Amino acid sequence: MIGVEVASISKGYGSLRVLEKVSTAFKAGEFTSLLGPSGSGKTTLLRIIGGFVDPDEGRILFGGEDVTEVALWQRKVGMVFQSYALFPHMSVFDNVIFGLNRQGIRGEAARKEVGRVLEMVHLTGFEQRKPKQLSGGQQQRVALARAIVTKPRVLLLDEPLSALDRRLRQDMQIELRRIQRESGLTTIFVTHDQEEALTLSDTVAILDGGRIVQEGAPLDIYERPRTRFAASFLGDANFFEGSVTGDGIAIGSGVIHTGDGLPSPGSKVTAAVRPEKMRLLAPGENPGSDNVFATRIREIIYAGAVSTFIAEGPGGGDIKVLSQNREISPVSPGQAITLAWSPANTVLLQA
Ligand SMILES: Nc1ncnc2c1ncn2[C@@H]1O[C@H](COP(=O)(O)OP(=O)(O)OP(=O)(O)O)[C@@H](O)[C@H]1O
Repeated sequence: MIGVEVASISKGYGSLRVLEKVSTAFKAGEFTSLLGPSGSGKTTLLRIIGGFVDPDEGRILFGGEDVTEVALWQRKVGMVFQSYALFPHMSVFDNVIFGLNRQGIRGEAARKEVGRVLEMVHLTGFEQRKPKQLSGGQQQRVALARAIVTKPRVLLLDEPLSALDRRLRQDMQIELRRIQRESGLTTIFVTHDQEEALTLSDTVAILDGGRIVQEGAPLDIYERPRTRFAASFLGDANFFEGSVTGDGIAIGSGVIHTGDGLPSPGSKVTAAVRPEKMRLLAPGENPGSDNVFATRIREIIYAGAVSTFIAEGPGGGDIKVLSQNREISPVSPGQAITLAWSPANTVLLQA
């Protein structure tokens, strides 16, 4: 079932094109992230869905109903911003009950609903505190409670965790996901943090230059990026450019293979390999049917649990290999090594 549909939405400011005929569907009850670099149009798309900004063209549908002309306050959206925008002079309880009262829900019914959502966000007992008597994470949970208490048709989150420090942010990611599952709300989350998008989402939509360039389940888009942009924006990637020869890709020093279907011989292609899919072959080790690439170590970046080996790439650039430090590797900078990786992890990109 579709919760929110975006149909051919375009938006510009003067000569600046911000969104170009964006069409997509957000499944009901799912958590979808809009992920993209700064200026890619994420917030603008979110604001258009919420009714805060009018599109130049295109339609917005909630559960099949066209809401493009429906005013902001009648669209029944819940919104949480990066800055919590709580009413500072009002208690937690009053902040949360505010939206219900505005909808004409008062008395015991309203108090019960506030109690229910405060329990959901684990803030029972904090009803009489003022926002400034709460931590950043607690304030953001009040903002969430305020957004969900009115049972909105869609929950819109604009980088709600970005003001929190790293540890609190990770805790809040888990909380946010739990609250979203419990509430069952169709949720659209704007972020430029790829790890956050992968961790939280049922679906990730990658935006670049006002277009959705790829969308899918986190595992699908991480493992099978379609373009160079998607491969390098979501995670890290090594690229091999070459031409198709027989059943492989000639990359100068050899031929590598991919699990994907190849175009006709002679075609120029680019393949991507994630750093953690590569390994350093031990001296004398047989790579079997894996791809191999002989090179030299440039640098080793030790980060405790993992190390990144930076090696010379085919075109003079870098190749990154991410390795778990099960044992401390004996290799050192300057050393000749051979990299190996599976053809199945060699993803052919679109031109
Ligand atoms: N009201 C406005 N008037 C003029 N330009 C705007 C307006 N709102 C947004 N823009 C421009 O539109 C482009 C897209 O902005 P938007 O906020 O949607 O990007 P974003 O992907 O959310 O980026 P960020 O991660 O930096 O918030 C930017 O270049 C921005 O400067």
